[in-house]
Amino acid sequence: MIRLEHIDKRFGDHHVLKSIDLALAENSVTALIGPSGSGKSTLLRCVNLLEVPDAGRLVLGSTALTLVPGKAPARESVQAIRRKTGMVFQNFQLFPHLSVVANVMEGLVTVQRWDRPRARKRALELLDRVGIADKADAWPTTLSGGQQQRVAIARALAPSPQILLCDEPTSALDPGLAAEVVEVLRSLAAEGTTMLMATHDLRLAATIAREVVFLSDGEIVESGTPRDVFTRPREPRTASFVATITQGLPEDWKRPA
Ligand SMILES: Nc1ncnc2c1ncn2[C@@H]1O[C@H](COP(=O)(O)OP(=O)(O)OP(=O)(O)O)[C@@H](O)[C@H]1O
Repeated sequence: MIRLEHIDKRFGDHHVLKSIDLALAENSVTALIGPSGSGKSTLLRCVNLLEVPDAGRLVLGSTALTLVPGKAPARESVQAIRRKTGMVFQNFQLFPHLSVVANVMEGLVTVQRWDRPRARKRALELLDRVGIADKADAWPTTLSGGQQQRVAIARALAPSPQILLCDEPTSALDPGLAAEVVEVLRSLAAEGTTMLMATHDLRLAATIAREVVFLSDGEIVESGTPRDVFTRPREPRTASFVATITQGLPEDWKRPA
């Protein structure tokens, strides 16, 4: 069970997340959509505590953490939450001084204290899983963006997280390379990987998400299946947002003009 309860976050006077409540279906994908600046990245970063919410409660399986205003969470609680999450960033964020396989092994060796042969075996399995085992000993900078993002996905999955957080995983890629990454994410979704994904790519959301959550100005305006949110939005704010970005949706999903 993964739940966010009353998650609140301000940056100075800017109230970026306003009491967000979200229950994530396990073994399925939830896509966060919304205008630029609506708080999607901040919400993802609150789940793994890259940003510490000012208040609210996070529940990731057996680990629950209540955030108390003005009080930093205990280090052990932060580590417990982080161990249950993996994150994929828009710009891959691979370690440039490490080979591809060493990037995937890094967390297993330094955080989980696995011995190197065991970590390498796991890393090679994951590189194979994302279709890039032949690049194991290459340097990240010699890879295409799509290949780098696949390495980043393998790295995020290495510690077997309960949830994969994806922050605009395809938006730095041109369409051909984005399609490679979509395919990997689609097959992970089909295998039951639980994901929370911020994306401007409605086609990606429509392809792999079971639920779409529309965020506007730090609030959840509405949520539902991709088809419902994209073709039958209930709220005017959702309707006007969706109308601006229907490109990429299946033809029969587009709202009549
Ligand atoms: N570390 C920070 N310090 C101050 N303000 C921040 C910080 N991080 C985000 N913000 C602000 O919080 C708001 C929400 O940002 P966020 O990146 O979460 O939005 P988003 O919906 O992901 O946007 P985009 O679609 O453009 O990525 C924005 O106004 C942003 O400028």
